[in-house]
Amino acid sequence: MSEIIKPSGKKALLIDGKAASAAVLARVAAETANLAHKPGLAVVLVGEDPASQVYVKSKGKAAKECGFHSVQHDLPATTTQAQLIALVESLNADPAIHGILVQLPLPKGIDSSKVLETIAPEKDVDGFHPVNVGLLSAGLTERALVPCTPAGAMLLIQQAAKALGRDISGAEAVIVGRSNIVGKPMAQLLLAQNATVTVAHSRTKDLPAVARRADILVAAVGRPEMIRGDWIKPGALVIDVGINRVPGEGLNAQGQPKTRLVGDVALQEALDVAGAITPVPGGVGPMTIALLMSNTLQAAKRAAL
Ligand SMILES: Nc1nc(=O)c2c([nH]1)NC[C@@H]1CN(c3ccc(C(=O)N[C@@H](CCC(=O)O)C(=O)O)cc3)C=[N+]21
Repeated sequence: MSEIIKPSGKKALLIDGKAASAAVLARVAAETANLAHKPGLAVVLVGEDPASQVYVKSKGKAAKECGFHSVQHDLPATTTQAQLIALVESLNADPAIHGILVQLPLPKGIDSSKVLETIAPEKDVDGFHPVNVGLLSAGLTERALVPCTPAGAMLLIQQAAKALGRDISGAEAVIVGRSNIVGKPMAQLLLAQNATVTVAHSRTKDLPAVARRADILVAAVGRPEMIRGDWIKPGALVIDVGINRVPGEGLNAQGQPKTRLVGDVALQEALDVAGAITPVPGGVGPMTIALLMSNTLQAAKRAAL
């Protein structure tokens, strides 16, 4: 599995999330080929956010590559909460659908938590339903569906720790960010592997000093390059969950200013200090999509029992 760990030309090793994601997708496709009934994934997109359209397209592509039954529902930005809930209820009742993902963010005026709570917990492949949140925090991961981004980040941590000859058990893990989507479930997953877990956030006093304690540092704040090289303990395993689009140099083919993706970690500085780090792009992002397929397969297998 250590073909996912690559030299960077600097001190740190690079963790190749694209290679790790390809391995997960290959396993999901191989298992799917042996099933009597195809796993079915429904992705619901409300409105026309261009970034969301890109993500939803790559989810549909991955689902087809895994041999899934894949459907996409595109609803106008004017969709009401009641209409969206009615669609979710029809997908809950559809036996060909095992996974339902409602792409976030939803347009203003729609209460996301109301919508997410309508999804049948056993079809909640995002792992955002309170039942799945509860199962994860109770350590009942055999029955839970675990949120895709932290689950993918955890796989990268396990594979990188193994390649570096490090133990997760007993390690100091610091997560910067306390969102329901990444920070909190990431804390549960690291705790389940016996790490000593700190969840730091915008009100944390002396954040750089807290980050510097970390053997495993997970950045999930959504602020471009906030975490500098001198926030990182030498040799630390650094997982960058941030995906921030910032202005780049020059113009694209359409004459628009170019943009580029950066993480929450200043990568070039981190490469001189860390033991291993996930790049952006090509790190945690591709794992999110792979774990969505893995969750859908799991939901389909449980439905067939
Ligand atoms: N209900 C819901 N579930 C989600 O899982 C969800 C969501 N809503 N809303 C938006 C975020 C974002 N997200 C990403 C998935 C893949 C990449 C990904 O593959 N990124 C590539 C680059 C992609 C690019 O070039 O833009 C990379 O990091 O290498 C990024 C972000 C899932 N999300």
